[in-house]
Amino acid sequence: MSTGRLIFAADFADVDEARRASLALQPHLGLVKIGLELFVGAGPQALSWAREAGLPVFLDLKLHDIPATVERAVDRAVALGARMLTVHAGGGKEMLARAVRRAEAAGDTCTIVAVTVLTSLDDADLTQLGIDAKPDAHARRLARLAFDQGVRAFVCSPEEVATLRVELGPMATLITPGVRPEIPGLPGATFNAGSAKGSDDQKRVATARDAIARGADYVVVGRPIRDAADPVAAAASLDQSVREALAGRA
Ligand SMILES: O=c1ccn([C@@H]2O[C@H](COP(=O)(O)O)[C@@H](O)[C@H]2O)c(=O)[nH]1
Repeated sequence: MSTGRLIFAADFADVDEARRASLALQPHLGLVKIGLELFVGAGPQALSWAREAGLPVFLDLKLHDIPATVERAVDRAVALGARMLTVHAGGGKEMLARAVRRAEAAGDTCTIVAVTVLTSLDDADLTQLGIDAKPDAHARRLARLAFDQGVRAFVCSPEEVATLRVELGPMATLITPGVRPEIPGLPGATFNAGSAKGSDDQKRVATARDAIARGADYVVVGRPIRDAADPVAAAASLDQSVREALAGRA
């Protein structure tokens, strides 16, 4: 029995590949995340197989547009059966409020999730963007803004999940990508396989165990499962780490 807290990022170009990989992993998953690559390539078909298999979909389109455009996109995502839909918290108050209201009006089957600070950004990136705050403080500010508009689910890195939990309390659902496998024998240390080669773009990372121990509700994992020699074993092991961390929290 899975914890239901592991979200697999099905980052594939091909729907059949995404379907095959995700269905093999399904016993260990809470949701499958359909992101830009698959959705831009395949449109609604990117989700239909998951709906048929009873695998809830986290539709990660990170909407960032004017309020009227976002609320119409929310309608379309609800019609496709998405269980969760991401919008950028930086889209501002009105966009966030209207996205939440539209999802509620459309039957409340789809949770609006606000993305705070992308896990691929660090202090230097924020400075370049003219943001005079550390990722932790900026994520807290964006999350508070979104929470005050009615958003109750958030994407953040494992590095600020504890801060957001204190800021937002138990009502918030905290979802953390930037999860990397642990180095055997070195609890807490992450094995960021691609980083030595410069091919892994995640900058604010932790293990699934640490993310959950710090208060995350879900962990999102893509490449460490997708590219593993044995993806099912990788997912099973990540879900076991989640289980142990949850037990440690109780
Ligand atoms: O801040 C964010 C928001 C979303 N993501 C998405 O999560 C997965 C992570 O994949 P990995 O291969 O495990 O790095 C990916 O689909 C991103 O689009 C994120 O990483 N950070």
